[in-house]
Order: sequence, then C-alpha cells, then structure tokens
Amino acid sequence: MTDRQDCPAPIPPLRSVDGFRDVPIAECGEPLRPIPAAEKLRTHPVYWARGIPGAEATLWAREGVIARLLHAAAALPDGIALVVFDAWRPLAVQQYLFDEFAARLAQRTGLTGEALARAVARYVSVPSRDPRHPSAHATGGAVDVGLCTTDGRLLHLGTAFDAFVPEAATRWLEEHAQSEAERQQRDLRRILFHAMTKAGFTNYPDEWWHYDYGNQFYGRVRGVPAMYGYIEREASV
Ligand SMILES: C[C@@H](N)C(=O)N[C@H](C)C(=O)O
Ligand SMILES: [Zn+2]
Repeated sequence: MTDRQDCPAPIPPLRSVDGFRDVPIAECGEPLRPIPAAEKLRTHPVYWARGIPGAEATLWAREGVIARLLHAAAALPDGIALVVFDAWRPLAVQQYLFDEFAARLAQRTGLTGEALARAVARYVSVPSRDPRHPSAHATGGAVDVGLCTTDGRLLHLGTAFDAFVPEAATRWLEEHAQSEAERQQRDLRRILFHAMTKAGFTNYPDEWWHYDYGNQFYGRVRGVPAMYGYIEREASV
C-alpha cells in the first residue's frame, strides 16, 4: 500500500439524523435490484444466516444504491473488498430485530415504554411502513457494510456487526484507539468511511456499518428531500 493508504484521513465530526422524520419524501420510483457479487463487492446476508423469519439470501437495494456500492468497492485498496451484510429489509425482519434488542435492553436496564423504545431506536429503527417516515432499510436506500479481504476473510473494525454499544460509533476509535490493533481498526473504519462517502453515501454516526443514500437519514444529513420512500420487494420483480 502507498503511504496515503497506510494513513487514511481521520473521520470528521458527523451530522446526526435527529429530525429525519420531517424530511419530505418525493418518491422517484427507482426499483429494487439484487446486489451483484463481484471481485470487490461481496454479500454476507447475516439475518438470513441467523434464520430470522422473512430474511432472504439475496440482498436487494435501489438501483442507485447498487451503482454507488460498486463505486465504493472499486475505490478500496488492493486486497480489500466491500461486504454487504444487509440492505433492503422486510418489515418482519425490522420488527424481529427491534423486539429482540428491546427484550435484551429491558432486561439489562429495566427501561420500559417510551424510554425503552427511544433507547432501542438509537440502534434499530422503529419498524414503520408509514409513507411519511418509513424505517431506513425499508426504503432500499440503507446498507450495512464492512470490509473483507479479496480472499474472503472478514476484517475486524473494532466491534462485531450489530454490537449495539458506544464503541460501535463510527468515530469512537478516532478518540479512543490506544493499542496498535485499535489503530488498525480505526484505519479500516476510515477506509470504509471515505470509500462510502466519496461514492455518495452518508453514515449513521452510532454505527460504523450503516450507510444511506436517497432516504430520509440521507436527506437529513445532506439537507435535501428524500427520493426513496417505503418500498415492497414485490413491486420490483
Ligand atoms: C439493526 C442495524 N443493523 C441497523 O440497520 N440499524 C439502523 C439504525 C436501522 O435499523 O435503521
Ligand atoms: Zn443499517
């Protein structure tokens, strides 16, 4: 690798998505398509592998999202590929993830009701098919991604995928990396962040793996209307 790749630029302070529900949506009608496998773009459908009801082995996203994933993948250093863990998400899967984390968090913290729902929603969006504020992944505009080697070994970016902990915040290692291993994980987060944002995505600040294009999270961060609203996969086949 070149010097520049050895020391990627820090991840800058990130804009929150708070208030995303107020972002207007002008649906553009772009269909969902299967995310293709390529040398630098892999899929690893985690929720299907976990046997979550409704999850599929094929990952789907809006056409514009797939074009940008291919762009991001092509920008990665030699030997590193982009791996997609999840993309368009059926509501049944969103509900499963929400309920599962709510049960865990309730047990750990004793939270209930609105306070519990708010704490859960920091890491798992409220399941919603409401056309004014659908769950991010239900729009086909959100993707959960990581990095692997081109021979298929998943790379560790400081926490496991879907570890709903403060350390999963995208910039956590910018402030907290101490060991050489943590500095390497920080650099991998930087590589992922710069490849994705240069390709046009925005990041969700509490999760190093979650990126958006065209939906309300994206609209909130960029200050533009959203063009991807709620979509059913059947509408696209
Ligand atoms: C559940 C996690 N992988 C994720 O995608 N979180 C975001 C915030 C979401 O559910 O929209
Ligand atoms: Zn996500």
